[in-house]
Amino acid sequence: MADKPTKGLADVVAASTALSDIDGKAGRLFYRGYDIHDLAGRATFEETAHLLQRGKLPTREELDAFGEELARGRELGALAAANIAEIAEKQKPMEALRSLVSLSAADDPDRDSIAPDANLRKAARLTAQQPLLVAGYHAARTGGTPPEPNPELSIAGNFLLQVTGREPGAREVEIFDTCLVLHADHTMNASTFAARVCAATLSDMHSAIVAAIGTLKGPLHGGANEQVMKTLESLSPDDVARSVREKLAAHEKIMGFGHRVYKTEDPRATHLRRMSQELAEASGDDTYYRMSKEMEEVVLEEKGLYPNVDFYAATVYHYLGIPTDLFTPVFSISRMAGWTAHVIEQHADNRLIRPDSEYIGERDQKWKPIEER
Ligand SMILES: CC(=O)SCCNC(=O)CCNC(=O)[C@H](O)C(C)(C)COP(=O)(O)OP(=O)(O)OC[C@H]1O[C@@H](n2cnc3c(N)ncnc32)[C@H](O)[C@@H]1OP(=O)(O)O
Ligand SMILES: O=C([O-])CC(=O)C(=O)O
Repeated sequence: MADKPTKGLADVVAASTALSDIDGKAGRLFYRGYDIHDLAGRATFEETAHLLQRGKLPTREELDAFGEELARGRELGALAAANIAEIAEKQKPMEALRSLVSLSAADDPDRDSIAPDANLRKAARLTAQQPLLVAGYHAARTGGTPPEPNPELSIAGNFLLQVTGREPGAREVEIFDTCLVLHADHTMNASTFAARVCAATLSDMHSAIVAAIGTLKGPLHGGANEQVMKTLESLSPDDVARSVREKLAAHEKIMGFGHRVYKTEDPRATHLRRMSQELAEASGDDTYYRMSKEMEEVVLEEKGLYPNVDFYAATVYHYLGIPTDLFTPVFSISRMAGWTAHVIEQHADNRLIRPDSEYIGERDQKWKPIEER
């Protein structure tokens, strides 16, 4: 008979990875040994994707070559392009991305291979395509096409350009780029685990990413950032503390708080809080930032819970002019770097992921023909 399961697999070590590492007690996060505090605001998202997918921070030459590869990958596959308008009409953003990534596989020249070189090329193409899919979806639902990407701009800059329709300021690009870096990887989080389970059957990278997108979508994971903004919008600025206490007393979860691994401040939240404050002050209306600070104080006091990565990301994206229902799609743009790196890692040293279960159903049931049931 199997042992008792650990609910939610808490504290179960499900894989070995050289990609990221967390010290939940100290509130530290590392990508391939680099402290997130050293990367945030210094490494670009492109450098971070190279670090995760290709194993090292790139030299200038390697970064230029990687940038060219990303630029070549920045196009929608024919099947995705042909269907994006109808998908935008019928599906919500994360559902649409799940469909569009699946359709993109049809036009990927490496779709039938999981060989290491094919996986590297697909990882770069998926990373380049994801912002285009989100911006293309957003434009399609408003009846247009996004502005042409500017070859001088980074992934972060082009995404802001394509979604807001205006040339972003240099500091806005820096801040958004830092957001992408902060969200790029996070050990065995639910969506990454889903991707690895899929990849471990020797299925292909696009299938694993579709599994990851479906998993990120839920409000207990990536979907929380959209819910944070909706909570802020639903509260009266003068009544935050009372409303939050009331929700907690009613055993409601406050989105953007709590974490399976961090038992102290999430190091990513430190950067996001700072950037939220900066953008709030620059906008001339810091209401949502002040409300967030008040929520943070109340939830810590009442429940001992800290904000997670989704909490201040919400106001940062809001101040950057990103529509609220694109917050979780933005998370997917960033996490694509990590998901694809995990698929590469899983395929490189694979064993089927197939845990056991504890049977809790009926036993010794006697068969009855349908007329007698
Ligand atoms: C990118 C990311 O995925 S970050 C996480 C994003 N998700 C959210 O922000 C959703 C809100 N947070 C949560 O639901 C949880 O804290 C999770 C899912 C992140 C972690 O879940 P778990 O480790 O399974 O903790 P679990 O949900 O069992 O919570 C433990 C206790 O803390 C409480 N709790 C946890 N988070 C919250 C919260 N945000 N608000 C209120 N209470 C909470 C639970 O109600 C539970 O209380 P109980 O023991 O009295 O029943
Ligand atoms: O690690 C987790 O469980 C969730 C998380 O913070 C992330 O995916 O970034």
